[in-house]
Amino acid sequence: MAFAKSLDVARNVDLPTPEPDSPHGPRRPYRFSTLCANVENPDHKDQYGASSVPIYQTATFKGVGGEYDYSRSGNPTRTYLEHHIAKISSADHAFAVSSGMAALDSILRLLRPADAIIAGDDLYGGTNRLLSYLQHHQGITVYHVDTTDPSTLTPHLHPKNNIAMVLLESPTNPLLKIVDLATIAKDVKERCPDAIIVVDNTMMSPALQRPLEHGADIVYDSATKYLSGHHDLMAGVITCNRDDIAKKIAFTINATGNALTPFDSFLLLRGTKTLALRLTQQSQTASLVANYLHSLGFPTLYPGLPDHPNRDIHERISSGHGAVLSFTTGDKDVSERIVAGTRLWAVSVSFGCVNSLISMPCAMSHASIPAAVRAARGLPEDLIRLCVGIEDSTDLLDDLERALIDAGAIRRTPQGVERVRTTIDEAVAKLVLGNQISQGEDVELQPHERQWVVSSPGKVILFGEHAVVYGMPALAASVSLRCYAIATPHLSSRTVGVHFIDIEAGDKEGGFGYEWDIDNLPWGAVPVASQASEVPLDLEFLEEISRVALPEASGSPACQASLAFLYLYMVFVKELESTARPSFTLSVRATLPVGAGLGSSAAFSVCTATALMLITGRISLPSPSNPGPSSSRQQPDRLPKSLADAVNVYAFLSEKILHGNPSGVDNSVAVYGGGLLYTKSIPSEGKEGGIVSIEGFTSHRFLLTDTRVPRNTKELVGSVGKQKVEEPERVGKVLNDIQVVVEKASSVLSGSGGKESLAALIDENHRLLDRLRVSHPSLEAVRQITGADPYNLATKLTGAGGGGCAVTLIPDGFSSSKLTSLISALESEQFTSETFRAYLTEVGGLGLGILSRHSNTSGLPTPPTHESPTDSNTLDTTFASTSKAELRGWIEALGKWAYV
Ligand SMILES: Nc1ncnc2c1ncn2[C@@H]1O[C@H](COP(=O)(O)OP(=O)(O)O)[C@@H](O)[C@H]1O
Ligand SMILES: C[C@@](O)(CCOP(=O)(O)O)CC(=O)O
Repeated sequence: MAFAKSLDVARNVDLPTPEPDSPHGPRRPYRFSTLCANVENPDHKDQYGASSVPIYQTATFKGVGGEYDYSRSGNPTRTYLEHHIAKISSADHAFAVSSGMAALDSILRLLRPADAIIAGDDLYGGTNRLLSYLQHHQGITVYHVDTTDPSTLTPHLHPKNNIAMVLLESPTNPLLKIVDLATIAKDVKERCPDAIIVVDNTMMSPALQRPLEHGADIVYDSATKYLSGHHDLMAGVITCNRDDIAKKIAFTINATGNALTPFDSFLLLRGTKTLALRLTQQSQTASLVANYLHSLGFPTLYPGLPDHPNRDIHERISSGHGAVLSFTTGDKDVSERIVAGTRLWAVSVSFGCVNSLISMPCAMSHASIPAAVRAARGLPEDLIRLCVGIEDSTDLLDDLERALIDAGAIRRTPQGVERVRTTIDEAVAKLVLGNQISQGEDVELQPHERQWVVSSPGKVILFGEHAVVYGMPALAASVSLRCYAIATPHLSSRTVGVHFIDIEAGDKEGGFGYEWDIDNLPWGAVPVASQASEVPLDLEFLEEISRVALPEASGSPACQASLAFLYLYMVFVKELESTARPSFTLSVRATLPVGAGLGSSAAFSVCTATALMLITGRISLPSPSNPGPSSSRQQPDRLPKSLADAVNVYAFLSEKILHGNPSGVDNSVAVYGGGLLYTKSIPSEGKEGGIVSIEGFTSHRFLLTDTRVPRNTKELVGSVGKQKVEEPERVGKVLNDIQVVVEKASSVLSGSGGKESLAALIDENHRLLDRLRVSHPSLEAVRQITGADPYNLATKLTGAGGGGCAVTLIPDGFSSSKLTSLISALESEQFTSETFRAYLTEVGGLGLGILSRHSNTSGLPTPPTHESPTDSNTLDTTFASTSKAELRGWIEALGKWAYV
């Protein structure tokens, strides 16, 4: 009756000491291998005392109200297994399901729409695929970060981000990167206490790592691997200590019907009995193999090697180094020959089996990813993964050595064997242990595989807004406030997305993010390409995008900007094969106030058009200038006029989407920078336009006051158009008078005579705009404050009016103390819940800019190292989290910029 006796006392966590205690002192708790070998369950007795748990191969159970009724909901063989898994995992609850992915699926069903999840950037491909699905179909946001650095999670751990789950894996596969599960769990619990920490423990199994002991809330394993150990079944297990979570998971498993079958439960239970034995042997041999390869000089990734990155962390959270290792040879052909040359090591996917396996991730599991992208992700082409089994270690080493010799990777010498060093330096450069490939200078990336960083200035119209729409000249200059964008390629998904960080979606803070399946966009409606210097806007196509891609389009700023983005993207890539259409996310930020009359839409349009044209290869950077003597190194590289002209055509098209009937002055300033006299061409009226550069602006100081009163350029331009139709004479006269003001100001500023004072012209221009009914009480308030004693300054609205910004000329000699007091007077005024905000801006600065050399490399930034669409790499994450005040400094310091 020993069996029944131990049943009485067995607990979930440990197989307890049999009673009574030995008279010589209490027994110590059983060790792991003992726990594995003994399958007990206090709550279930076998009627015949069977030593091996029977397979209850039945779908139904007779009777009503019994413990079991239907095997989907519960089956005795599975109950035994679950109890056993809980015991060896130090868990209160365990569940067995049909595969590792089924386990993750059951866990992810804890999420609700609008929740967010943080995951690693080097996850198992199947995990990525499922997360990507949730992102596109269930409204879940996924942030991918480099989990090997716990600080990369911090910017996301903010209550406003709705972080509901953090998904970790350590070591990663096949690069064996170590993640500090304990530190991350602690950080997450401090900052987002409700977030659930989930760990995929497949690489280690409970034999070597029990993450519930390090702060994880849920752990899952693909039991197909070490837990079963024989590659004869598929299964997944989930363990946790929290009753609330266990209840929900039990519900999901029953509701979805993915519980493990009785027969597979039996096989898995049988496999787990030898788990400790197998892993001990497998890890020992893995260590021998890793040391053998390492000693020959092959760059080798194995947490047990002394120089493995974060080895100390791994040793803190686990009790062994595992049985998977990877190494490179420096030559893909050599690696292929090695893999083909082994006999004992079978070429196969998966791991954890009693038999040893060998594979080349780049030729097998990751073959679908372009070579250059794989390299940039730190997956060297010549990487070989070894999954060590239980065979005799001498046989395994012998087989490997023979394959290495036959492949030409090593040769025999009188002393033994030595590595054939062909391209060792290259190999070392390619593989940075545990990290990414060194910034990939030898990797020729295609434009759509690169990360592009661009920027463009806002503008201030000094004279001539609104009139410029009807073919009169306007005087405008760039301002130092800018829009910035980063286009980050997706490595394996078929989506394109936007992340507008500084504009809000409805009342949801934290920006607007959206992704579209490339294949679901309305490709049939894309208009035929236009070669004209001004591309017409196809309203039907615009409507079709809106209908298909933004069905809930509210006309919000974010929806409008998304429309402009998609319109340009589709026009640019329509001609490409559908699989060649680039997949990426465009993240946008602005130090410019949006919708305040300083041309944020134009700066956005220029950034978007430039990024898209770079990605699609429509424009390219000129070859970098030679560093040359140190003085010339300080100068930014210049972008050619042909590039600027090409961008301006499509920036204007985007402006038409955002703006309705733009004159083109805003996007021209945002492209060319400086100060200019701009005239729109109106072919139907035979009016030829043009852009003349004016330097005079730069010597003046201007104060911009944002009244924070929201307004809409499209509506304001439309309202002037309406007045012009209804009252052609009155409006025609005002527009002509504006033209006269502009001409006078132009001759003053270009130094070609003109006696008028700029201040008087500013006042005059404002009065004329007021007659077009585009002023606003908030703008009149700015005029009143700036025009009163002791300031006596001239101010006019700038841009479309109706709120937004006013511009004040600050004459030479205006004291800084007066300026300070003026700014504080303005900033204590308010029309909305927000007070006015004043910016003393430099005008006439640089136009469109493209980051041409990253400071870490001689080339452009490399693409991210992750697979998923909205995943951000470090650059993207910092871009999103840097404060507005620091954004300009941070982004300009990224490397060398080229400007128009
Ligand atoms: N940083 C940005 N991110 C996304 N969209 C932007 C950004 N800046 C401007 N936009 C787009 O431009 C519109 C503002 O255009 P508009 O009303 O003309 O204002 P502005 O006078 O600043 O150009 C926004 O509603 C949005 O659609
Ligand atoms: C009113 C107008 O002259 C300028 C509009 O500038 P903003 O969108 O308000 O920055 C219209 C235009 O030129 O397109």
